[in-house]
Parts: sequence; structure tokens; C-alpha cells
Amino acid sequence: MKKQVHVVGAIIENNQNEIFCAKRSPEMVLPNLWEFPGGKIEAGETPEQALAREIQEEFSCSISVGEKVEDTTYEYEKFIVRLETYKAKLENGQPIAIEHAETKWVKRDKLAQLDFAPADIPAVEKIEREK
Ligand SMILES: Nc1nc2c([nH]c(=O)n2[C@H]2C[C@H](O)[C@@H](COP(=O)(O)OP(=O)(O)OP(=O)(O)O)O2)c(=O)[nH]1
Ligand SMILES: [Mg+2]
Repeated sequence: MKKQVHVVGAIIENNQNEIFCAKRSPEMVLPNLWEFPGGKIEAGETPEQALAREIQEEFSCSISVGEKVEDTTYEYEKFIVRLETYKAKLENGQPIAIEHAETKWVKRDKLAQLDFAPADIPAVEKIEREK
């Protein structure tokens, strides 16, 4: 049976209506694909707690987590991911990429131009429509 992972991703928007996107590094699973930053929920965590922890660990900044955007299950060749995305705001500091290859603030209508991980496409499309 394929491994299943439960993941949270942050849709962080700034005051210029741009969304923070991160490109996975060549060494990561799903290399060189763009994602909403986040990671796996650990035992005993709520999705919101997991998201705040992951953003602190991977981007060295704090966020507040708002409403849920999407809840998508996607079957990759080697594993199945359930990705829940949430809106978020920066609370303290600017995100600094610790393990990602690149980061970008992207206008909503330009999001689909990035090569996102397949599990992210429903969230990307929803955010694009929400002008
Ligand atoms: N963070 C994140 N992961 C995503 C997205 N879309 C998607 O398919 N994934 C996949 C990639 C990974 O297989 C898994 C979560 O990966 P991750 O590498 O961020 O997990 P993590 O931060 O907990 O890292 P680790 O402890 O496994 O090293 O979900 C997304 O938008 N954000
Ligand atoms: Mg991660």
C-alpha cells in the first residue's frame, strides 16, 4: 500500500495582494516544483499548529492562520498526499528560505504560471478565481 501523508500548506498574502510561493529544492521529494510552504502534521497537532511550526522552521518567521481554502487528496506515483491549505498572514519578520531553492511573492492572476506540485492545483485555481 502507498504511504499516506497529511500535509498543511500556507497561502500567505501580503498587503499588495501577492501570495508567497516556495520552490522545492532539487534534493527534496517532488524536486523543483512550487508549493505553498508547510509540511506534515505531527501527532497531537492541529493543522493550524502544524502550519505555524513548519513556517517557523522552514522560513524563520511567524504567521497567524486563518480560514481553510482547500482540502485535496492526490495520488502520486509513490505516495498519497492529503493537502489542506489555509490562508495566513505574516506576524513577525519576513520569510527567509532555509531549505527551499527559491521564493517569490506572486500576484493571484500569475500563480498558475508557476510549475506547482499537482496536489496544489485545486487551491491555485480557487485562489485565482477569488479576485
Ligand atoms: N509543504 C507542502 N508540501 C506539499 C505541497 N504539495 C504537495 O504535494 N506536497 C507534498 C510534498 C511532500 O511529499 C509532502 C510534504 O512535504 P514537506 O517536505 O514539506 O514535509 P515536511 O516539511 O514535514 O518535511 P520532512 O519532515 O518530511 O522533511 O507533501 C505543498 O503545497 N506544500
Ligand atoms: Mg515542508
